[in-house]
Amino acid sequence: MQRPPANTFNLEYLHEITNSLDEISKQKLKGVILTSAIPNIFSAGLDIKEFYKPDLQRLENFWSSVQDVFIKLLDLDFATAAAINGHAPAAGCVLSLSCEYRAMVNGNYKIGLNEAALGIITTPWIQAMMYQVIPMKHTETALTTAKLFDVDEALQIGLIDEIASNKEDAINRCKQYIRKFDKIPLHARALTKQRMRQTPIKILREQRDEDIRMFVDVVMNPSVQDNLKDYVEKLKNKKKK
Ligand SMILES: CCCCCCCCCC/C=C/CC(=O)SCCNC(=O)CCNC(=O)[C@H](O)C(C)(C)COP(=O)(O)OP(=O)(O)OC[C@H]1O[C@@H](n2cnc3c(N)ncnc32)[C@H](O)[C@@H]1OP(=O)(O)O
Repeated sequence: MQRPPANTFNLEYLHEITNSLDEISKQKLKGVILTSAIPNIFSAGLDIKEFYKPDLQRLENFWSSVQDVFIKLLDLDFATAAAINGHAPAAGCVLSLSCEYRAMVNGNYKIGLNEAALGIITTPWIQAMMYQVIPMKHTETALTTAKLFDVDEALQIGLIDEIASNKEDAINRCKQYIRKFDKIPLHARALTKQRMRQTPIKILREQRDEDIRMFVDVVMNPSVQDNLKDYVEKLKNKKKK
């Protein structure tokens, strides 16, 4: 990913990712490794500008595109791994959770689902993504407290699989993970993966329109917009301090 300054996902970038996923899914690949070309930031999540004082039609398209990317990513036949070379809050974390394996570079980085801090709630399919990786009890506490884990905590809780010393090491560990499937028939691997991951996909496929309505309702709530205003200000003012 290379969308400076923070690899945030806006509508256009989501379309680009969808096109790339369509393209790679036609190829006979062994696996895909997601990483960032931006030092210290894997992805800062969804672009807050998309849901602060949004245009309603664009907001609906935006969330529908988030859903598309997510479904496509989870549906990929081949192995997916994330070399997390920096912060991975919110959608950055969801992106890594949609992979089968996560290696995170050691450093002063945070990963987790902090949506509640913005006044946004995590939708059921995102919650399911998290509790398929870490235990339900930890998921509940992490989501309700908007907890961002440091690298050691993330390993301890199972949110990441390994700690890497740098980006190259993280990518190598991802490659080693992908090589594990060299002798496994592709269709058996793919079907097993899809069945293991059917809960979040099923929830989303059955509730796509309702999910969009819920996201739009939450985002357009005046108190959520107030929260977002403060959050955007805080991000802007960080540099001035
Ligand atoms: C393809 C993905 C699809 C998969 C499915 C996803 C489904 C996900 C749904 C779940 C819902 C998620 C909701 C969200 O994602 S809301 C966004 C939440 N993100 C955050 O709260 C992170 C906010 N950012 C930070 O905390 C920090 O930026 C950082 C990541 C810790 C990095 O800190 P650092 O000091 O290195 O950098 P800066 O803070 O100075 O940031 C650099 C510039 O980037 C701008 N920025 C950062 N984050 C965002 C953002 N989320 N949206 C818009 N802009 C952002 C920041 O303002 C700086 O801009 P500037 O240089 O112009 O000042």
